[in-house]
Amino acid sequence: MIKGHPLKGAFIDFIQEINGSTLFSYVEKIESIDPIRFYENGSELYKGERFYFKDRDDEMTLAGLGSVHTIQSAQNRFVQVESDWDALIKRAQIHNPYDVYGTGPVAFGGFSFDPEQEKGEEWSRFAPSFFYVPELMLTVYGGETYITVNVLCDGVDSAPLFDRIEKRKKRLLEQNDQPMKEEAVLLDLRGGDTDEWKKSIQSAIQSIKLDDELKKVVLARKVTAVFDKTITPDYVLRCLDEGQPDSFIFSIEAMDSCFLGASPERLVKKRDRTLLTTCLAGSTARGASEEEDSKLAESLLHDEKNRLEHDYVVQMIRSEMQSMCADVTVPERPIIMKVRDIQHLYTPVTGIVDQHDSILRFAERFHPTPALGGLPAKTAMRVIRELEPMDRGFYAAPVGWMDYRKNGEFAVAIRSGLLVQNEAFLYAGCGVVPESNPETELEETKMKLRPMLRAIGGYNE
Ligand SMILES: C=C(O[C@H]1C=CC=C(C(=O)O)[C@@H]1O)C(=O)O
Ligand SMILES: [Mg+2]
Repeated sequence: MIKGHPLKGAFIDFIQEINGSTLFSYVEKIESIDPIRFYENGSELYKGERFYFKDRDDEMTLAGLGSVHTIQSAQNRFVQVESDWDALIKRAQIHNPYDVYGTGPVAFGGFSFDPEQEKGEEWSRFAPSFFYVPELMLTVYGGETYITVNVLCDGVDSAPLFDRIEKRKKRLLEQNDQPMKEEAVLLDLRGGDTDEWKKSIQSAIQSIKLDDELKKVVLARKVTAVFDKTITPDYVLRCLDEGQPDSFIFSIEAMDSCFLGASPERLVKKRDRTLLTTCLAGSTARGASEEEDSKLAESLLHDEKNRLEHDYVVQMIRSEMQSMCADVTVPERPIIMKVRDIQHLYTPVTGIVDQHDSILRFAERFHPTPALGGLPAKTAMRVIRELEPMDRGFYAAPVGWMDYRKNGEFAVAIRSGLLVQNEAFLYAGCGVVPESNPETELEETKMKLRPMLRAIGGYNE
């Protein structure tokens, strides 16, 4: 006699029949719970296996705990990830009575910026492509909350798994207060050698001037923060979430490391036949008053250097979109996107695609856009490898999720940082064109570092 959960019978039948490890997944609508609270509740049980993703329109939030399946690959990574994910989904049994975006089995993860770059020690936990399928995932969409439970079973012995996970689920959904942990204290900020960095901007300008084909290169720098003890991601994530309401908020843990950030930039979103992407490049400061803010926005819209920086992105995105989609819409002129610390030139782009095409196919074609790599991408990547003395890791690369219906969303992981034990590595870059001025570009990276600096306690404003 099978008692308890209504799906337990289906589960028992399922494990009798399977051959090899297979996914059993089900979705339930639940009472609302703060997704960050859910993330925090998993801090002991699922440490090093958690993720969080909130889109910039505040349409949906995902919080994932645990990992029942990992996908990693170095060669031909987008295609490999897709075929691994397809193979898992093809054999899976999925009970999802809700037709809601972002519910059901999801693989969450991302790609490194440049798999050919020599790996930095700090990125050792992150493979060039790194995805996992959570055991439990909360989805908040349209004011409703759902939980997806994923059980990976390999036969009859898996029977107790179901009850075990159900028990954990109940515990993790309780809204009890987490005991406050003593936060790590920031001891030192090492800004990288900014003179060296300005010289590399000058070198990039030279390379562009000497090469007829090369139009733009994006160069980044790294700031290292040192703390008195291991820094926990929970607090940093909460600060980002509360402090940057108009950005994508993401976090992905890998053992003792956590990569997180507050990015204004969407790489790609696919929902059935609709594809959305973004051209985001060209920047200016926020004003102290509303009047000053509008003046800055107005001059950004008419600034030749920034318009050029932006237009290279539009050119590339337009041509990729036109080769892959129908009904491509690219506005003629950029508009302004304002986030807390900076404003940008912004051109949203849409198109219609085949529903059965994977989001990864589009992510692969767009990455790296000239907002993060340069134009043309190949030459720009070579210049970045020559001039940047660091591994970008997942910075400036796609991070996000894909579901079992080929939908999903990837942000470009900028305004981001990597937490490893008692250190944090923060990244910021900027688009270099011949009209760039190294001093101005340095100031621009300072604005771009603020969201992460503030969240780790290194900037008070
Ligand atoms: C490379 C970054 O930003 C890109 C996105 C928006 C504006 C940019 C710019 O104006 O240079 C950059 O292309 C970063 O934040 O590290
Ligand atoms: Mg710029």
